[in-house]
Amino acid sequence: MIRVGQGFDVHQLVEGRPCIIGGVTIPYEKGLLGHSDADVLLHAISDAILGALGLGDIGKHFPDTDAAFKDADSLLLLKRVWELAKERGYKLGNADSTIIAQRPKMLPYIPQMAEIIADALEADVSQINVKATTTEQLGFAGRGEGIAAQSVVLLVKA
Ligand SMILES: Nc1ccn([C@@H]2O[C@H](COP(=O)(O)O)[C@@H](O)[C@H]2O)c(=O)n1
Ligand SMILES: C[C@@]1(CO)OP(=O)(O)OP(=O)(O)OC[C@H]1O
Repeated sequence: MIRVGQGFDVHQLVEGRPCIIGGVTIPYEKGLLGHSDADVLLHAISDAILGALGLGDIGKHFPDTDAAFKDADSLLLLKRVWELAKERGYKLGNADSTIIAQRPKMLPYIPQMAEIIADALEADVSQINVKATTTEQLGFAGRGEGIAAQSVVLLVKA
């Protein structure tokens, strides 16, 4: 059995917050605002896995009204989502994601992101692909007001 899921997330860029994307803290003058650490890429991947499982989204599992998730490490949330997949007998086929950001430059950090994501999903790094694109200065991402991420995940049950 195979199941596919997709995820999409957006967080606002503000001063005074760390810029954590794909589990990597990227040196930048602004960071992402959220109830948790606002790791937009890990949220998109979490939502893609939950979508493939037919289990809703991360807001349902980890409500932003719950103080337990204030400043939560999104890597821990992703690992909890992955437990739900494992409990149902799934392994990762592959995960492909795109970060949509005018700045900062993601390319230097992508290998580290892929290692972190592969570790969380108990997969080989070859099963994880992370890309980045600007929006050619168009829209909220292009104006540097926020960063988006989208992800597609394939789950496989033997
Ligand atoms: N925040 C970003 C955006 C893009 N990249 C890399 O640059 C390439 C060109 O981007 P375009 O939007 O002009 O197509 C893109 O393919 C990425 O490799 C990046 O590192 N960080
Ligand atoms: C992750 C959660 C939970 O702390 O909060 P945020 O960091 O605000 O992220 P969002 O992508 O809006 O969705 C899910 C939330 O419930």
